[in-house]
Amino acid sequence: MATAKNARVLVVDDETDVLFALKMLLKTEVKEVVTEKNPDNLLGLLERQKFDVIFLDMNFKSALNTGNEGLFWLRQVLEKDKDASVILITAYGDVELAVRSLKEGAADFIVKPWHNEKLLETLHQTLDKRQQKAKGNTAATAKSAGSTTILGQSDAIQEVLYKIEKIAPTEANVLILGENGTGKELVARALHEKSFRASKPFVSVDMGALTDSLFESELFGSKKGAFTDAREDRAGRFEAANGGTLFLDEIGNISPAMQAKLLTVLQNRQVTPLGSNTPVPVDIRLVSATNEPIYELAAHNQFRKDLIYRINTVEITLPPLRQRHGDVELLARHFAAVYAQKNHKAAPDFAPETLQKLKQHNWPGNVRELQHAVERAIILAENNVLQPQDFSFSPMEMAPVTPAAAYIPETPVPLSEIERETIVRVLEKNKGNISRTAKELGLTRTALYRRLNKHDI
Ligand SMILES: Nc1ncnc2c1ncn2[C@@H]1O[C@H](COP(=O)(O)OP(=O)(O)OP(=O)(O)O)[C@@H](O)[C@H]1O
Repeated sequence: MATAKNARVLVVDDETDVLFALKMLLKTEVKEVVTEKNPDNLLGLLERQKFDVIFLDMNFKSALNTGNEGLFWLRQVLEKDKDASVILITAYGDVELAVRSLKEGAADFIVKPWHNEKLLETLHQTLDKRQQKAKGNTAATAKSAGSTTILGQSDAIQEVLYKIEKIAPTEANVLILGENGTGKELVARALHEKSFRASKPFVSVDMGALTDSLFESELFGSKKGAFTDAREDRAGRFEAANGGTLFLDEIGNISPAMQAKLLTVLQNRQVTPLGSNTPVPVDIRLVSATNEPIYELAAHNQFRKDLIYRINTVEITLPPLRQRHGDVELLARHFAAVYAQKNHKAAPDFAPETLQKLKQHNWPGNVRELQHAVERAIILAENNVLQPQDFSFSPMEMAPVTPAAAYIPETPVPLSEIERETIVRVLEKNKGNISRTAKELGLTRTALYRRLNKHDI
C-alpha cells in the first residue's frame, strides 16, 4: 500500500491553471502525478492505471450541467472501484453539496482557493486512511473531534465537526442556526481557532442587546465629539476584529434599519465611524448565529434576503439536544467531571435510572440546561452516585418530548403567551433574581432581558 513517496495521484479538472498548480505542488510529494482535463477520459485512465488518490473537480463546465457533475463522476469512479479514494475540489457555494458527497463515498474534499499546506494535509490523511483500511483497522477512519471541545457522538454533531474542519481554514462567511444553548458560540469559536486567523482577535457581539442608537457606535466606532459622551475616538467592534473573526450573535433580532447598515458595511468591507467622513477598511471573517427562524422572517419581509445571502455562504445547523439523546450521557459525564473538580469532589457516577431520566427529558434549554442541571446535582448530591432525585426539572423544563404527547388546550393559546407566563412563573419562584431565572430557563441573561422587554414584564 502506498505511502506518499510511492503514491500515484490523478488530478481531473477542466481548468488548465488548476492542473498546473496541483502538478507543481504534488510532484515533490508523491511518486507520480497524472493530470486530465477531460472527465470523459477518466474511466479509460482508470482501466489502464491504478491511482492511490484522485483529485476530482466538482464543477465541470460540461454538457451535463446539473451542478452535480462532480457527484456524477464520483459515482462512476466508485462503481468501477469501490475502494477508490476521491478528494473533491469544490467552490465555496458547493460546500453543502460536498458534505453530501462524503456520504456518497468521497474520501474528503478541499475548497477552492485552497491553502497548499491544508491540501497536503488532506492528501496525507487520505493516504493514511487508505493504508489503515487495507490493514483492516477501521478505527482510524472514525472522524476525530481534533482539539475542539465540542462533544457529541451523534451523526448530527459528527457532521458539524466535519464541516468545522473543512470550513474553518477558508474565508467563507458562516451562519450558525440552532435553538438557545445548542452550542452556536462554541462552534463560532472553533471556526476561529482552526482558521488562519487564529492568532488574531475573535470579537463577539450580542446583536440582540444593541439598540438602534448604540448600533453604529458599537460596531463602527465613533470620533471624539460625535455625541455627548464621546470624549475620545473609539474603535468599533469591526475594527477591533480586524484580521480576525467577528461573531455576530443573535443576528435574527436586529431591526430593518440595522440590517440595511450592516449590509452596506459587508458589501463595501469598510466602516465609517460615527462623526467621521473617512471610511476605514476592515478585514474580517464573519460568523453569525441566530435562534430565530431566519428564512421564515425573510419570507415575511422581517429579515432582508440580500443580507442572508451575504452572511450564509455556508450554514451549520445545530440540532436541539432532544433530537440527539445519544449525546446526553457523554455530555452529562463530561460536565460531571468538570464540576466535580471545580467543587473539590471526586467525579461522580450516574445511577442507571438517572441516565434514563436524563435521556427522556426534553431539554428545552439544550446543552446549557444540561450543564446547569449537572452542576446543581453535583453541589446538592448526598453521595457519589447521582440519583434521579438529584435532578429536578421545573414545569417548563418538563415540556413533553413529542408533539403527540403534548397538552393541546381546546382554545389554542399563542406560544408567546405561554412563554410570557412561564417566564413570570420562574421569575416569581426565584424572587426576581435574573441570574437564577435565566439559568433555570436555560437562557443567557441577555436573552432573558430581551424576552422581558418583548413581553413588557
Ligand atoms: N457539543 C457540546 N460539547 C460541549 N459543550 C457544549 C456543547 N454544546 C454546548 N456546550 C456548552 O453549552 C453551553 C451553551 O453553549 P453556547 O453558549 O455555545 O450555546 P448558544 O447556542 O450560543 O446559546 P445562545 O443561543 O443562548 O447564545 C456552553 O457552556 C457550551 O460550552
